[in-house]
Amino acid sequence: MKDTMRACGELLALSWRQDPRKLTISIVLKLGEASALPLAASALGRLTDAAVDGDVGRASLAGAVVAVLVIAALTMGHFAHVLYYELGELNFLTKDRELIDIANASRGIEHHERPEYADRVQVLRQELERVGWSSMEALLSGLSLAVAMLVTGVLLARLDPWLLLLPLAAAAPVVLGRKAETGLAAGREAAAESSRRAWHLFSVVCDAEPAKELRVSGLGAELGARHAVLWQDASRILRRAEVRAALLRVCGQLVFAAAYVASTLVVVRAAVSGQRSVGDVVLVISLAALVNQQVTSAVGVLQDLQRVARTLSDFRWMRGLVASPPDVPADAPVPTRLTDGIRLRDLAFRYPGTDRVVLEDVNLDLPAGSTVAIVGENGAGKTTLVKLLCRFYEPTSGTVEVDGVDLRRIPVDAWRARLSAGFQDFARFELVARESVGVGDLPRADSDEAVMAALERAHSADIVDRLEDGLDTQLGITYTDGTRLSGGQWQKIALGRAMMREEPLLLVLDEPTAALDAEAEHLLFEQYAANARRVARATGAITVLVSHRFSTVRMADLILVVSDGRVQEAGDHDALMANGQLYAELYGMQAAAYR
Ligand SMILES: Nc1ncnc2c1ncn2[C@@H]1O[C@H](COP(=O)(O)OP(=O)(O)OP(=O)(O)O)[C@@H](O)[C@H]1O
Repeated sequence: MKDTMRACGELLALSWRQDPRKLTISIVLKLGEASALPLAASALGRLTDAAVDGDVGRASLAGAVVAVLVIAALTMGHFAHVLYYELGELNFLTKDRELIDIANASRGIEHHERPEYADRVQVLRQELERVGWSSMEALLSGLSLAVAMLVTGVLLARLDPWLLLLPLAAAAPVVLGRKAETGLAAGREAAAESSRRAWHLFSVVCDAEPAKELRVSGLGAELGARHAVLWQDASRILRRAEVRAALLRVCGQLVFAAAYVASTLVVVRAAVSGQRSVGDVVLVISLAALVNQQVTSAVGVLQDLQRVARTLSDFRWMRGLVASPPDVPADAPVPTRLTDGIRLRDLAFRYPGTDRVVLEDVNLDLPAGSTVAIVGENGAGKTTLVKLLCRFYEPTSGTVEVDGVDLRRIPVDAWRARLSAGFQDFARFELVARESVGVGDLPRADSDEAVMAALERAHSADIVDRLEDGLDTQLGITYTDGTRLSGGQWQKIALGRAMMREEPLLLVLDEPTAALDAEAEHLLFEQYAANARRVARATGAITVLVSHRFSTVRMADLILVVSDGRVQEAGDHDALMANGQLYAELYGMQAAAYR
């Protein structure tokens, strides 16, 4: 209940910030709507008594009051709806934006890769719309129901205090309804993983990108079958929760129904013995029907508010998760240029929430101005090393030092502003070509000159000639007039983006050239290395490149061979060949394959 009250307060405050005038008018209209029906029931009682007494004047007046109150009850809610609908949509927009901010607010990317975060985001995305106008409806209906129940209670108590047991019996469906909703929420959470995995399979089967592989491998039917199993799992869990919830709700309603029948009998008996008027009987029958309606609405409204409360508390959970305070104060400036370089000391790493040590015992010097290549088998830990350098994760133990300063002491945004990076799982920003490249350096995102220079450095300028409207071409098929790019063309755009910053301290290329042929990759890296040397002269920048192509790797000043989470060998090509160990073996195998 505390969470629900808190959610109501949060919604009211949010709506007040959007538009206090609209909120106030909506509340007044809803309260008017809420009190109108019980008051109309009272006027109806008086009308009946006047009619029985044959008093035309009193009956006409009571009739007019009934008419006005019924009209108010039927219309005021609609006027209120127009206002709170808008408020609700604004609230939804604000929360939607907040979710985007939360998703981007963390220092690293661990929250994107953690399953429990993915599950909550899945539920939150489905539930987010509840924060819109329907939550405002629930909130204002809750307020107006409270007032309506109060007015109804006073009218009942004036007739017979025992009749107050009627609204009290309403507690049963409310309590059991809450229990039902808690069970449903637990069911939704339990089903979240299966439905998330089912959604993933659904998009694999339906998206354009995997279509070719699916056709060739004939995997479509198998994925379809797995998708069905996962949905069945999720549906079974949800069905069980729904049945349990329905039983609880029925029990609650039965308790109330018994109280309803009893209270009607009490007043009818009093009327038969002459203690009550006919108007009182009409009043009680009208009020009892009203109480029943109020209770049913209250249960529904409470359930809606509980769901809103859960959504808002998920927001808080996520905000807390991404905003955990740094372990070390960020009190050191990012250097303007590197003089010593980057040093990794006794570094070990385990992905949060997992037990497997992915990197251990890593002690490395990456000298300022050098080009470093990382090689190793799949899953050896190359990308993980790069993620630590970009500070997407903090080391589990040990440190990364930049010119002797612990990287954690440098404000993360300042460090990222001095990085340039291209990744194997690069993003495909469906913007116009200029922006899709330019966002690699936001302040210069609209500059044709900067974008073309970056594409030149990425050996990718030819892509612009092939685009119908040059840099103004809309990329991607989300837009009807968008251009569909090939995998290699998207990669060129991503490489251009990675080259946008002119004076980074760290340039990272983590296999962003997998879609290019070996010759194109070689040419790219020659050009890239030339640029890296130019940048290195200006800023002492370090270039880190992950590649499986040894013809490219051999150009590096320092080659790191990662295997089983450790840096097994380090040195330049000649030294490692002379060593005659893993590097020499892998190089020999690849060279033989090309002969
Ligand atoms: N977010 C994550 N959570 C848990 N484990 C992860 C995560 N990302 C990677 N791993 C695991 O860490 C290990 C190293 O992964 P990493 O991506 O660093 O390998 P890699 O050397 O770059 O491989 P490849 O050459 O295939 O890209 C792998 O066993 C992988 O399963």
